[in-house]
Amino acid sequence: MGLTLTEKILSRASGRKVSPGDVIEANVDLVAFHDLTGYHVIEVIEKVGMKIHRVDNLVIAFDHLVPPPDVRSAEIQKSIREFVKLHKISNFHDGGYGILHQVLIEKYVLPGQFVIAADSHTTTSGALGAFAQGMGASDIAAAVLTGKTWLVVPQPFKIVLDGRLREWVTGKDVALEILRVFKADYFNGMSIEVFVKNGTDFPMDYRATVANMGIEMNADTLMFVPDEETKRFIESERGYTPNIIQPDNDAEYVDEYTVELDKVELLVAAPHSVDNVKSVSEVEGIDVDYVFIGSCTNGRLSDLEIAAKIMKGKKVKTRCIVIPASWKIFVKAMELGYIQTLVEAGCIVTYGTCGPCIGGHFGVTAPGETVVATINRNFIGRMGSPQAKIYLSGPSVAAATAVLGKIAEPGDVI
Ligand SMILES: CC(C)[C@H](C(=O)O)[C@@H](O)C(=O)O
Ligand code: SF4
Repeated sequence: MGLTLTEKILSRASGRKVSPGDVIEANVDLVAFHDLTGYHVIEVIEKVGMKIHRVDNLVIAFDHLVPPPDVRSAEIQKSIREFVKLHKISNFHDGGYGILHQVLIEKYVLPGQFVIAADSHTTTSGALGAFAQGMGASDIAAAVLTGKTWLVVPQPFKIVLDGRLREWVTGKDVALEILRVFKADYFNGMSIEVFVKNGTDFPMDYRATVANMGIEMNADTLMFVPDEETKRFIESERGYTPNIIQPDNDAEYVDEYTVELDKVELLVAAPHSVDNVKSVSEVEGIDVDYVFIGSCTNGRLSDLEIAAKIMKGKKVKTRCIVIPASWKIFVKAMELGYIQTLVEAGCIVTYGTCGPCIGGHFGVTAPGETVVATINRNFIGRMGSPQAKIYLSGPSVAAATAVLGKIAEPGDVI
């Protein structure tokens, strides 16, 4: 019997052949944290007092508290900077460089790696075919000190993406479609391996969105089987061609499901849960106060391109904040004129912060407000007030909504 991608990666990382259900100890290829959880990671490291196992596979990026909204946040960042200096950590990205998950896929992660980070959306790196799992701060501290962690090998589930998406429908709609069908807790204890039938029909930006939302499906990880698109992305971002690893043809999965891409509609997750999925036509016309386009879910170049296409020559009727997920994306979007279009349409544009996604700062919601956001979570209080209502959508619905002031489809605007 052949091996799944999950089994291949975890067998290599643990140095023995593993099977689903095994409790294993494995060597991590990359370990990462950000400012908010980093504070706790460092606290544990300092308490234990051991030396860092390897600085070259440790990545730190500031994103949650960027720019620091209060003295406590500034202090947290200051203490992490001192830690970085003390341990001579070179893979450190201070505020403004990008959201950790975006930085990881732009610069560090490779297909087949075992990656852990102190943030639940670490699954984003599964876009490149890495087994990437979020863990708590103490587990991450232990991995920083020993180079190892432990985990239960998840049950592998196969999802096939077949066909081609309709106009304006993107990776976010595919993630929501999977949540519509399976609901938010189905994949508990599983790893999802996604096979794209025709790789070019499902580009890396879309893969990153779906992998990002793997944790919202409650999967341990969600990986796209590496293919030509994976190679293309790494070549264009980093200038070299990676080796890719794929599951065997006769690998066994607990189950399998095919998403017919041409049947996927424009979807939203209505308040207050990610699996309360509705087609946009069911909620069209609801008045909206505020639109947020950004985050590690949908702050990529293709998201900004779609928003700019829809907003070109128009003015937004809602408040609208746009946050590209990294400096690199911001610069590309500037060169391509997207930032100018969005600013002229009346959006506030900044970069490199989680900001409103977690209701921390930079655009929190007031009681009674209705929000459309391209983020991954809409539970009560996520973006500020517990009395706000959050609809999750892809970039085209968010942009059309900002222009019309009510939930809309791109076709209503263009
Ligand atoms: C703050 C952090 C622990 C959290 C996570 O792990 O996901 C955050 O990034 C989020 O999106 O809710
Ligand atoms: S952008 Fe949002 S989902 Fe992503 S890491 Fe930041 S807070 Fe979490």
